[in-house]
Amino acid sequence: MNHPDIKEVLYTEEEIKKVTQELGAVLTKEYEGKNPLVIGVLKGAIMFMTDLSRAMDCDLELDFMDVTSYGAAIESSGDVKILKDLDTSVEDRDLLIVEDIIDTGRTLSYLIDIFRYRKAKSIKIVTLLDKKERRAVDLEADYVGINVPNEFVVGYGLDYIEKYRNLPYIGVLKEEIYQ
Ligand SMILES: O=P(O)(O)OC[C@H]1O[C@H](OP(=O)(O)OP(=O)(O)O)[C@H](O)[C@@H]1O
Ligand code: HPA
Ligand SMILES: [Mg+2]
Repeated sequence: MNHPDIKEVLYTEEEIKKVTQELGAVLTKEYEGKNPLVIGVLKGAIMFMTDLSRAMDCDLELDFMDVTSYGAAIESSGDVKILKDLDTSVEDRDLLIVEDIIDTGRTLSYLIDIFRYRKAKSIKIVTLLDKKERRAVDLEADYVGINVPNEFVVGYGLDYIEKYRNLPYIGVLKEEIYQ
């Protein structure tokens, strides 16, 4: 049974799994022998990060950064804040940033500036979902799982006011929930 607040399921658990395995295979080839630092952007990326890293058959290290720009809104404020920084130095490391979704692009553009300043060797982005229509800054992911339509989606890590992250599928929320 789908959650009663969900209007429509866009991607099932099986579809997400397939896309993740495909990305994992590509990234295994890309990062073989490089011991990348795989950086999950909390909290949205948690589900994708744990599944994607297990689909990467090469040595790697995991770290997390917690940033937020949305608060309780469905629109990015553009004011990105670091709530938790990395434990690891990025200097001279190959970085793979893992995101659940790119929307305006502001969160990642902020992170990339920080990692460049901290002298990372290389920086690449993998995102499960890309909502290209909403881009407000010039930012492209290196690896995209699924291009999503311009709708507010939840599930598989994605929330609305911290809810729905645990849904195993990705769906569109009924308008009456956030209006
Ligand atoms: O491209 P943008 O417009 O910056 O939006 C994308 C970001 O917004 C969401 O995170 P959020 O800040 O809501 O925090 P969360 O990951 O804890 O849900 C999402 O997980 C991305 O990190
Ligand atoms: O569509 C979305 N859903 C949940 N969180 C988000 N953060 C940016 N876009 C979204
Ligand atoms: Mg996030």
